[in-house]
Amino acid sequence: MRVLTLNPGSSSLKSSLVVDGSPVGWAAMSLDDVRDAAEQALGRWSTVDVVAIRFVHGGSRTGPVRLTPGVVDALERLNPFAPLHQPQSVCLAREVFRLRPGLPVLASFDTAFHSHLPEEASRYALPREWTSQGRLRRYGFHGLSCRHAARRVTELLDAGNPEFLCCHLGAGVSVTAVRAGRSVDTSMGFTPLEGPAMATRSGSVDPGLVLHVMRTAPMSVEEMEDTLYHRSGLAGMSGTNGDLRAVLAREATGNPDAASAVAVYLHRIRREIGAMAVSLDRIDAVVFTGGVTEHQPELIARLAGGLGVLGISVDPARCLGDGDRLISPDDAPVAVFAMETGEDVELARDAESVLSVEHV
Ligand SMILES: Nc1ncnc2c1ncn2[C@@H]1O[C@H](COP(=O)(O)OP(=O)(O)O)[C@@H](O)[C@H]1O
Ligand SMILES: CC(=O)OP(=O)(O)O
Ligand SMILES: [Mg+2]
Repeated sequence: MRVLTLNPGSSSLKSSLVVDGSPVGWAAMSLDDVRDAAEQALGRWSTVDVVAIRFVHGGSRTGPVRLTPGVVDALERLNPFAPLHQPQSVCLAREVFRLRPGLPVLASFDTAFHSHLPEEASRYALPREWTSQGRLRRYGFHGLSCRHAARRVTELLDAGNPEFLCCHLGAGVSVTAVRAGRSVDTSMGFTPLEGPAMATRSGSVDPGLVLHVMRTAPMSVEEMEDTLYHRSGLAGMSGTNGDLRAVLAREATGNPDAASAVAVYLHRIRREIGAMAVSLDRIDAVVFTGGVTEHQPELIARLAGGLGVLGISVDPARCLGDGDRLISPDDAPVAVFAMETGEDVELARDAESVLSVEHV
């Protein structure tokens, strides 16, 4: 089966052609014009059996679905909960319907992988009346990436049910604790804003600070949303666009804001790794994945430099290799892997499984 995958991340649209489970072509495109990006992807790989789109938010959905205009309308209602991602996925789906009527279009959800989070990890300590309907809770994101890491770490360790930490470092950043192939805790929450600092997102901040600024600035909800999603994180701290290429280049010139931004970024990821570790009984492995892992592997060596207390260490030379690989020294207590982001492979797997059930 030939599956065209469309994965709108917060910094670019990744598009792949996956044939019978193997990616055979890949392109990253600007999301400045989502309709144009959809047209480019469909034009590049015109002979496909199905289009599979990543939606970060699926609400209470626990698995992939076939999209109809009605389902897309329902998913659009989740736009406010993932404003950097969900509107792009909705727009892509509508554009594929328009350009290729009759072509099956499927959606896979980041949130699905976390849909069995234990209550102590999914519940916020808020009034029961707020949380009792099960909507105001921690959902978790980057689920397709974690699911792929779970598959690969099981193959690479040749172990039944490894307990591991999945650190997804892209424009969005999250850390997830995985046991028995399931997410048992994760750093992103009700929205993909919670957790470590990201390219343009603040990550977690004391809600008391947000209340104070809204009261005293004063600031509208829209202005606060724009600040936390677009003008914070590495971008806000360093005065760049938040892309680590720009931040590291500025750090290398001795710029103190960029140096501080990288220090905060690394510290908050390490802190989250420490926090996630306690949700596991043991750490069989740590997986680093996402665009930063693929393109700035030297940063993984810097990050791991502060993780010795957890038995996590890497060999800087191994960090610089390619593909899915062990990057810890052979005698290290915890196996550390750098992996390619396999969201496209997971999208294609979901698409094949949904269509095969439909055709039974
Ligand atoms: N072609 C590239 N060359 C160097 N670095 C890149 C490249 N593409 C992505 N990156 C790095 O990956 C980060 C984005 O990660 P990615 O997983 O692509 O983000 P997202 O999916 O959230 O849009 C950027 O901050 C940048 O540091
Ligand atoms: C959920 C999320 O932040 O995704 P990405 O890293 O692709 O922007
Ligand atoms: Mg991404």
